[in-house]
Amino acid sequence: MLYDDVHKRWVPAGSEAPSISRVHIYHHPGANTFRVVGRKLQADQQNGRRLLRAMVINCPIVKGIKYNQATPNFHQWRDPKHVWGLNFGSMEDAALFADSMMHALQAL
Ligand SMILES: CC(=O)N[C@@H](Cc1ccccc1Cl)C(=O)N1CCC[C@]12C=C[C@@H]1CC[C@@H](C(=O)N3CC[C@@H]4C=C[C@H]5CC[C@H](C(=O)O)N5C(=O)[C@H]43)N1C2=O
Repeated sequence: MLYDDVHKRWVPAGSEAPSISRVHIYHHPGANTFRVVGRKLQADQQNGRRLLRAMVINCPIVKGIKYNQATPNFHQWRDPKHVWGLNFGSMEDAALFADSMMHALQAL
């Protein structure tokens, strides 16, 4: 989710329709960079043929950001332009993701 600062509310990232997405943290070993990448689980029909699993988040993990675990299954962080929020399907998923995020932040 992205925080809409104008209307003071969270909106689904990547599209107007809320969707279940799978979110990964990718590490680029060469550059030692990390990114949060999420794609919708449900493929969208595009002109009846190709199936797209739209990207809902593609955000570099910047050294020194504060990863805020606002609740056991809602975590959030700021980048220069956005405030990102992840509403996890389970507390276990949230803990796993947080673990990877903290690992990435320590490795930067
Ligand atoms: C100082 C600051 O930026 N603080 C941030 C949190 C934060 C702290 C530290 C590092 C990074 C971050 Cl993003 C902050 O408080 N923010 C960022 C924009 C929105 C918010 C500012 C005010 C509101 C108050 C309530 C809280 C919030 O939005 N929450 C708390 C957890 C809750 C969980 C789920 C989401 C989903 C829908 C529901 C809602 O918006 O109705 N909601 C919320 O209400 C979320 N808020 C925030 O998270």
